[in-house]
Amino acid sequence: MEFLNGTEPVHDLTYNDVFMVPSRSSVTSRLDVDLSTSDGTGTTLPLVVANMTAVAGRRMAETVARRGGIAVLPQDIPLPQVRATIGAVKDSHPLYETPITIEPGAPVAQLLSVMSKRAHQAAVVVEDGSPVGIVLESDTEGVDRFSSVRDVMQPPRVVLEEGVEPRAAFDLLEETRAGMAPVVVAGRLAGVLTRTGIVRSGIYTPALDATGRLRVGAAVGINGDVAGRASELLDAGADVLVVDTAHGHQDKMIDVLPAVVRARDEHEAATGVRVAVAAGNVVSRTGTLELVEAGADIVKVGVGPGAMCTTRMMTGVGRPQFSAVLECSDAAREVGAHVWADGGVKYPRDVALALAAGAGSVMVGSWFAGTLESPGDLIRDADGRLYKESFGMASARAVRHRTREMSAFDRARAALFEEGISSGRMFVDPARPGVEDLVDQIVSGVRSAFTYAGARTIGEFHTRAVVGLQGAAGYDEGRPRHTSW
Ligand SMILES: NC(=O)C1=CN([C@@H]2O[C@H](COP(=O)(O)OP(=O)(O)OC[C@H]3O[C@@H](n4cnc5c(N)ncnc54)[C@H](OP(=O)(O)O)[C@@H]3O)[C@@H](O)[C@H]2O)C=CC1
Ligand SMILES: Nc1nc2c(ncn2[C@@H]2O[C@H](COP(=O)(O)O)[C@@H](O)[C@H]2O)c(=O)[nH]1
Ligand SMILES: [K+]
Repeated sequence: MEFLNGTEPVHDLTYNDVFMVPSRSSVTSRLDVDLSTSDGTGTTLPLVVANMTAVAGRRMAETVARRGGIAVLPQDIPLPQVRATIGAVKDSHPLYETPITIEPGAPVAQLLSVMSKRAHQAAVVVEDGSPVGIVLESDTEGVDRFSSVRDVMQPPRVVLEEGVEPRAAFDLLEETRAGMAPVVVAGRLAGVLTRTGIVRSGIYTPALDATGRLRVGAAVGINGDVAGRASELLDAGADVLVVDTAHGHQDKMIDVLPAVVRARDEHEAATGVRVAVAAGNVVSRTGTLELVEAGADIVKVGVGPGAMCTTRMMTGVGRPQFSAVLECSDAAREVGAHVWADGGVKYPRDVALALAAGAGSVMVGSWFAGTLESPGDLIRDADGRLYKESFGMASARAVRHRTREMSAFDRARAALFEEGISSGRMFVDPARPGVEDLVDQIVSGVRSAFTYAGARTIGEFHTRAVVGLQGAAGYDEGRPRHTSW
């Protein structure tokens, strides 16, 4: 990346402080851009879902991996639950969406409680493993909640066989005006396909492990038996390990990281599978180099930009994220490592700018909390807008949860240090309720940014991006105006 006309910034920069100028391009189509990463995570999109309890659960992990990204399960989740979640992600179909299923005899009330969990917002009625009906959200309107699903379901208009040619499946759905179709293997339900899902499967490549199953990562903190938990996570099938703490450039991190790397190496020796280790968070060149020296393959960068994060207001500590990513990526590149730009991403442009600054991937938290696939419940506010709650991993709420096994005294002491908000509202965009809708938006923005820079790959984008500096008026000029002024 170079600054426009050789400008030297005199202060550190946020994403809003910068813009990119187009360069002559030989990339003639946005579809010629390849967004695969080279950080060892096996992702085909540079998107990582942040290890936050309100964001990264089973549905999020599976849905994002199917399109080429990866989610990191939070460190606060008990191991048996992490195992179950990784297992569920690995068991889900790499191509077909996981349906909401219900038995014909179940009450409609039960169906309504799960209907909003998936973006296709329809359920497959299953009897003895086979799809016998479909219920759309509209079928349940005005229906007695105690009536049974059997009374509201319709027979599936189309049932597809596994391996069906995508274009043929699309045409069948189009002809029959079916919103979605169950896909079966020997008559048993394997997943569902929607028209949008079919189009997506032609554009995206799932992030798959060596055995063809969807990838998912898991995080570990720096306290307790860190190497032990890391081994358990590897054993459970985690495809990337994230050693995560607020202040990543501290002795405890430098002490535990080599033990995690040893656990990873032992796992590699036993299985032949090498799992990348990410560690953070830092925002300086030295922090980056020292984490890489301690064994990190990937350094997670960002202190204070997160939407749920109050660190900068509480402590004055942090660093504007564009500059942090730029400096840390330069340092990481010198030693053959990679950076994840973590936090503060609110628009597709921020992802593009993080990649321009040199990030290998970009971590997104709160923005994805406001989707149907995040773990929280859908809530309606007084104006009828749907939202989900998000909260910071250093908020009182998360600390209470993380310290649940400590003594009352230690819990009270831990509760003093609060650096995150406990109840953010992330509104679900009615036009883009699913995380895949946001991924579509991000990826189309990023592909377009690459062609403006004349880059076909993330590596080329790092080299070719030309970045200029702007003030608040420059940023404001770029915003759309939805009403007259
Ligand atoms: N990217 C960011 O800006 C931030 C991210 N977070 C996220 O919150 C989650 C919880 O992280 P964390 O609070 O580190 O909790 P952890 O449970 O991981 O523990 C942090 C450890 O580091 C010690 N420590 C020393 N200095 C600090 C410091 N300034 N802030 C926090 N801990 C410190 C703590 O000791 P002691 O408690 O005795 O001080 C404790 O042993 C993580 O997911 C993290 O990524 C949190 C804050 C900032
Ligand atoms: N200072 C804090 N930072 C936090 C907290 N919880 C999460 N985080 C960081 O934010 C990113 C995600 O950023 P977002 O803007 O996409 O939401 C996450 O990966 C953490 O690094 C917190 O409580 N305090
Ligand atoms: K913030």
